[in-house]
Amino acid sequence: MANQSTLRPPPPALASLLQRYILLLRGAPKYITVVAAIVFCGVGARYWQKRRSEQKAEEQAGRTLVRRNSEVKLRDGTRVLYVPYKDRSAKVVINPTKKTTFDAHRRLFLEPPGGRGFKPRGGHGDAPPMNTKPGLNLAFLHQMLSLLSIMIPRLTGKESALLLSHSLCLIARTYLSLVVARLDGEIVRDLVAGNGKPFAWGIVKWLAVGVPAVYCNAMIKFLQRKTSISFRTRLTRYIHDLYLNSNQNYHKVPNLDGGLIGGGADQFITSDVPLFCDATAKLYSSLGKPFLDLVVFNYQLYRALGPLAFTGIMVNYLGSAWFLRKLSPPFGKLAATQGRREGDFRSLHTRLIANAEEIAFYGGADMEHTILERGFRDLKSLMESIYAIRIKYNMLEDFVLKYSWSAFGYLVTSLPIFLPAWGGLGGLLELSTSPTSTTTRERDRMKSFITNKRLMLSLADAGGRMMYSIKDLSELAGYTSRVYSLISTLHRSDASFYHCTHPELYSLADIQGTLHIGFDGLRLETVPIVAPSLWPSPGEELLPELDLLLRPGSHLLISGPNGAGKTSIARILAGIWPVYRGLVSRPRNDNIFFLPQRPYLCQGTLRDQVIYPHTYTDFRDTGRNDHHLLEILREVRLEYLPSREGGWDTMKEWKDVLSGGEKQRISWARILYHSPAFAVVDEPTSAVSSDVEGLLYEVAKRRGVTVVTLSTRGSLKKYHKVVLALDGEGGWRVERVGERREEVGELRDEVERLRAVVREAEEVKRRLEVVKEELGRVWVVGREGVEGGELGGEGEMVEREEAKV
Ligand SMILES: Nc1ncnc2c1ncn2[C@@H]1O[C@H](COP(=O)(O)OP(=O)(O)OP(=O)(O)O)[C@@H](O)[C@H]1O
Repeated sequence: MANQSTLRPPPPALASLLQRYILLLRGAPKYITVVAAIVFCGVGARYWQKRRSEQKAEEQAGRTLVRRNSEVKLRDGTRVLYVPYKDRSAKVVINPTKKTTFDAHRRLFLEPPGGRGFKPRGGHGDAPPMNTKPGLNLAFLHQMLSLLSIMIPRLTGKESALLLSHSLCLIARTYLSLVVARLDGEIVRDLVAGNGKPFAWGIVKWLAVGVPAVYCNAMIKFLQRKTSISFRTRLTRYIHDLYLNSNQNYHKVPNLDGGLIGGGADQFITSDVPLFCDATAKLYSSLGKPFLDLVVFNYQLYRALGPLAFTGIMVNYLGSAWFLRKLSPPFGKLAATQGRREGDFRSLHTRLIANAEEIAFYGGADMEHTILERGFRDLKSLMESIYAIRIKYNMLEDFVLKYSWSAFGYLVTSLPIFLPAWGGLGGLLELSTSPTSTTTRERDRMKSFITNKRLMLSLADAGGRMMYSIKDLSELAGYTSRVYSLISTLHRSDASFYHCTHPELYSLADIQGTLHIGFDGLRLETVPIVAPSLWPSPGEELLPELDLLLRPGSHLLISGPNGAGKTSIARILAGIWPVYRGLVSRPRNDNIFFLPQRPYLCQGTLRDQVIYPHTYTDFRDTGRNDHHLLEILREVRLEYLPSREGGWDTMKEWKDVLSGGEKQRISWARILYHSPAFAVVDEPTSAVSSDVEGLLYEVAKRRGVTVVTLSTRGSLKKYHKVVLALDGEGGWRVERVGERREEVGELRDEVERLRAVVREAEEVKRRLEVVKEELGRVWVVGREGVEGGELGGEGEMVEREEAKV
């Protein structure tokens, strides 16, 4: 059976049109047929172009859809992203660092209790103390190995493959250098001898070697950068997983631990980590390749020039290395200090940006200018002194590595000529050649000299790079120390690993309380409210002991003067401050929501502001859509926002776009969106109008949220059932709203006031009726008057009267 075509026949209408067109043209002259064919092709091409652009638009739209819905979060925290890549979407899997990995790494990063001295057992085990000076010492080795265990977690991983390819390229490059050295010698020999054919052949070989050599060079650089990026990715993800976990280390490290000196964690993560990764990847090639070159070229030179030359070269190397090392300034310490100053300067700028509006209101530019100038002056003077130290060392280094070594190279390459008995293969060649063939001898001398000179130059280059990398190594020690101290601090904060033999009262080593999560209410049992200090200083006691039990539905107002400790109670409940003594019980994270005093608006779309801290994926998973969000905005009187701002997907700097009251209402919208069992809100209505204030409380309560308000404003009492009043001097009392006699009196007064208002309103209503009645009559008269042209003035007067009423 013949194969049937899978092509679909053209649509009948189109086919008959085509047939009629062909029939029409059959009898027509040739030029008309040509014109008609051109027109036909033109129309076809236009149609095809239109189809193509439609298809492209469709693809584009599809891709944006993929882009928006591309993230999937698995149960173990793994994130699978589908990223648009060329014409398809590539799958990227981001695995979170496992808890067991962190547990295993702790011994590498945490100083053992009580051990201030660094005595590593079996290579690396106990961590060096945080205050170890950066430099080429045992601590550096430990720090480097610990960080390598993060950067290269498996021998079968991507990083190992990169390093292997890098090594292969380095070996190929060294081999090609040898080939080039030999070719160089041969070409010069043939040139001097006037052998045209071998000379031309040599040039062809030279060009042929150039291609793989160029490829190798480019690949070495490319793989070095790839390795650096790969190391950075591993380290950054590891640090982020530790920094932004449920233990809130991003808050604890700067506020409680204080272990990061010289810039915040941002400086360490964005500046020190890349510098460290670049330096490590560079060191691999700047140490690995010269080392390989040294071994191979030394062996070649040993064969060509004999043991004397080899010993000389070795002595020269070791001598210069010792000499340079002795005179080398402490580059590691200098790099770490510079990193610290850079961090300080950067944090001054970050502070300025974060508080730009406040500073602008005060007109504080001059003051801020002075502060920034001072910060920069400190940085500049340090950098100047570092460069002054460097320049002296660089001069010495250049002289030793470039000039003294090349002079020494000439001496060594001349050995076979002047001392043939000590000159290895070259010497043997000198001795064996018969005295009559002087030309041949000269040519061979020329070839060996050129080859050896090139080898010597490559060797000097390799040795020089080795020496330079001693300096790089010292700088690397500085970066290593900073990255290591960041990860150590994060581990310490994560594990609350604070030790000392006699801990001070309320220091971080004196935490004895318990935070119980999963309770259906809020409970504090004999909990002192303590404002902690940076480790190892002791904290300050604000309230000696607090007892409180709150069940769902008992809306609580915590009131008191400024600085009494209201927010501190919330901090303890949220777990961002330690529970030094007693027991704190609270619901699980998804059942309690905290609204801080300063509204926070994240980077992202308008939708992200309402659903925060949910991500778009979480929002999708809840099965809700933008209509639900609009409904929520309506409840907090912000329904105009999506249309005003250009839709839910608009991205703006929201903290500058929204007014103070709008920010607070967005915060309430978050409560409505998450509908937790408890919401702890700190001064949540200080910027909203009083009519909206009551409404916000009402909608939250309607959704079953038990509100705990922290405020100095006693007027908020009416929205709550219980009041915890702090007196600002360590005292407190709990009372039910309306429980006290004077409160009952106050409420009675209010009821009386309201009744009087109602009576007055009724009076006004009655008067309104009377006036309306009169008005009806007056208008009739007025109209008559108008008609008669008499009572127009009276009509206006009545109108004014009505307006007044
Ligand atoms: N991060 C902190 N570290 C140490 N002490 C702090 C810290 N934050 C606040 N304090 C101290 O704790 C005390 C209580 O502060 P808190 O913020 O709880 O007061 P508050 O009652 O909420 O005041 P306000 O009504 O002004 O918001 C203050 O004396 C303050 O100096």
